[in-house]
Amino acid sequence: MIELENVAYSYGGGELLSDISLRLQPGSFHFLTGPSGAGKSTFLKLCYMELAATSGLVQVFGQDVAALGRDQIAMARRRIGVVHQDCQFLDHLSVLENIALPLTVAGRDIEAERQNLTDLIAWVGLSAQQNQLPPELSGGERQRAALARAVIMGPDVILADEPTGNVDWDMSQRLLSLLIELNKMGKSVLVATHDLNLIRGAKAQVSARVLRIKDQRLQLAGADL
Ligand SMILES: Nc1ncnc2c1ncn2[C@@H]1O[C@H](COP(=O)(O)OP(=O)(O)OP(=O)(O)O)[C@@H](O)[C@H]1O
Repeated sequence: MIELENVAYSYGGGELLSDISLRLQPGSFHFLTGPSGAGKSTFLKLCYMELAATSGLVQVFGQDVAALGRDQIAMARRRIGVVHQDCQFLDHLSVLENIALPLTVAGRDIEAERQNLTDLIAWVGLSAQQNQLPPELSGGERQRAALARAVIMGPDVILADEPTGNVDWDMSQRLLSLLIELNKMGKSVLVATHDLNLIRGAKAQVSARVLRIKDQRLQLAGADL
């Protein structure tokens, strides 16, 4: 689905990521960890085609990203749901309108999708908040809204950047169980997180590979996690 082969990335100085190879298979679950500044968000941006690799090959759904035009990248992105670290809502739109935004951007008729939208909002537990504005939500509610928006288009891959940042333990477990549910539906899930307790808890519930960025490289984390 997403494949990186000997990928390097630099923002202009030295290499931040070197010799990165990874294949995200359908139905896989990965955690990505590593110290602050190691390059986890950058790695997700390479997968989402927001950044182009400095060298190496990035293939998304079998296509070499370097050869794709803007429209082709936009099409491929519809199959990838992203939960951004800072959620990135439009604060003047309601929670429901924010969650529906990818449908609007894709030119889909919201009324025809109303039932799906209602079901999805109930699934993330935000039925009571759907007409509120994003600044009125708690941290956990924002993260759940961001997850709903990430999956509204029915993506094959979900990339989540610190989806449990700034929420308490119970809420992080709730978000995790939503991600596990999506994975059980066959979606490939990649979660970047500092939260080692989240990873430890998840390993009892889902077969997940834990990756770590260390010294610019991607490695499988050891059993110490
Ligand atoms: N647009 C940019 N231009 C230049 N440097 C950048 C840019 N974005 C990120 N960086 C730098 O790249 C490094 C990796 O950033 P990145 O956000 O990928 O790390 P991270 O592992 O996700 O960190 P955190 O866990 O703190 O979110 C950092 O040193 C950061 O300052």
